[in-house]
Amino acid sequence: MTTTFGSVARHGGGWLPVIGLTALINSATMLALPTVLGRSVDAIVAGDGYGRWLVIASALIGAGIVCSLIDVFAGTACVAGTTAWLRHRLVRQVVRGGPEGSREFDPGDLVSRVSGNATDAAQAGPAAVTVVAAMAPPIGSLVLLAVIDPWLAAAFFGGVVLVIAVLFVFARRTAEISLAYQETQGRISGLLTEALAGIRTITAAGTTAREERRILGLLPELHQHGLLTWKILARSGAQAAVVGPLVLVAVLAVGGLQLVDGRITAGELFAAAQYAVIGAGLGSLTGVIGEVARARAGIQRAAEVFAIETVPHGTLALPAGPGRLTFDGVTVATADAVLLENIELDLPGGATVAVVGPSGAGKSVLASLAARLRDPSAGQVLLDGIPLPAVNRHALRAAVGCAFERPTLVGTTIGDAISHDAVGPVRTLAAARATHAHDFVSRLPEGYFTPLPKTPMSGGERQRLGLARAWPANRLLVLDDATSSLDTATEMQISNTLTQDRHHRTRLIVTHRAATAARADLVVWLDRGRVRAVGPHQELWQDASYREVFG
Ligand SMILES: Nc1ncnc2c1ncn2[C@@H]1O[C@H](COP(=O)(O)OP(=O)(O)OP(=O)(O)O)[C@@H](O)[C@H]1O
Repeated sequence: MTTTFGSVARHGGGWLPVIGLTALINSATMLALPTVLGRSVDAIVAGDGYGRWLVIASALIGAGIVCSLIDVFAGTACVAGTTAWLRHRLVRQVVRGGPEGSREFDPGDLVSRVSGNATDAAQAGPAAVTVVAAMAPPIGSLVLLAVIDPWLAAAFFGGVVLVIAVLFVFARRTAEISLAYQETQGRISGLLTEALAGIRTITAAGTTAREERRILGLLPELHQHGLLTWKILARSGAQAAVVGPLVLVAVLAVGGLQLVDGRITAGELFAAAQYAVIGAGLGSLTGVIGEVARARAGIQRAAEVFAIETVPHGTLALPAGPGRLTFDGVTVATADAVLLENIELDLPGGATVAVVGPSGAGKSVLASLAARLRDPSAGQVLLDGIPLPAVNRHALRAAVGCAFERPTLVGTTIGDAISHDAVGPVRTLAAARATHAHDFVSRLPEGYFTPLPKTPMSGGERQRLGLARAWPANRLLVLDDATSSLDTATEMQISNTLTQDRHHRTRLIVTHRAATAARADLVVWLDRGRVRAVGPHQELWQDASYREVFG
């Protein structure tokens, strides 16, 4: 579904008719009131009973107040519901886009789109309904003035056209500035998120002041956008404020002449003046038009997120197999570079395969293909003969586990961070033991129930949890430098566990350590995006260039 102003506005669903109805009733009472008050004036002048007109006027005023209250409630509920709906969809789109989908976005900017901008976007429905409903009183005034006297309607019409022109220009300019404002806000969030992620480096480098200037350097730009918004608002407000009294004066002047000529009564002149005021009141719509503009900007920024392509998954289950991993003519290219070129590999199931090569050779890219964290630009990656995109998501994630050099731990507790929906506590505990995570977790006061934010961890401890999370995979383990921060003894123990893996899974291990490569059954030596050689470590070691890879 494409995300447009209409589709977001319509999502207001059940509340929109309520908002529209209350706005219309409000308009109707606003239109009826001058006539009723005019009749009261005529009744008073004629000495007739004016009591019933006053009762009707009171009822109209009461109905207007009730409608306004309902409108406020319905508007709030509608915006809250639409915001929640938008945020659900935005978060789902970002998460389902995988690591590649959101690469173009700055994380902080994405957060500002999902948080603040979604609320702006959610105003679309109520704001649009309010603007449309607000057209009813001036149109009604025009018709009722024409009923009283066509000349009154003509005087009124000229003024209202001017007010509408002012509002139109205001709406266009405000839409542009709202978008620029939201974009600058997003960039500030992006810079702040970046700084928080690198706060250790910034503090260590003593560049805190420079960082502060870098983040806050965008504030003047934000200030300019804000200032421009207020200037346009003030200018349009002033123009509307000038036109408003002119409409009133024009209608009163024409009405006065018509009264003198006896074409209208005093009550009708009174009503005409009230209608002129209602028409001129169009100028006060700037607030809600500003909301429409902000909603449009928020929707445009949401639509960019909805354009992220989600990673499609097939429907196949994996047939029984040893975990044979095949790269068939795989190339990965970005707009500027070829990261992997025509990779042909057929890795036997159950083997430990080390991937080595100099920095930037493409080892992590190869690992991410094996774990299906990205898809190749050409060729395919197969597990036991099935292309990874054809496998259903559940089967893929049960079969393939991936651990990284700097794992991100998510969840409330340590236990959450390493558990999976499909894996019970017994297997999770076994994984924690196998990866030596259990050693340090059991020393924590609350063990696996320790809240993550309260658990300061070393790089090695974090890596052990990352390994534990990946461990239960039943066919292929991809470890991308995932043991680089472990002390030598622990690395050796985990390496031995991996080598003697009793589940006989295929293990693809990206490493910079010669000892890890030496323990593997097979080594894939990558260089500048190509496979330079495949073979046992001892054989490759004869080549001086291979030895150089390990310094
Ligand atoms: N999504 C991407 N877009 C553009 N370039 C990328 C992307 N992912 C990786 N690269 C580039 O591809 C090259 C290989 O990166 P990769 O992380 O696979 O290297 P590596 O062999 O794992 O290096 P290291 O040992 O330093 O971790 C690098 O030049 C990297 O900048």
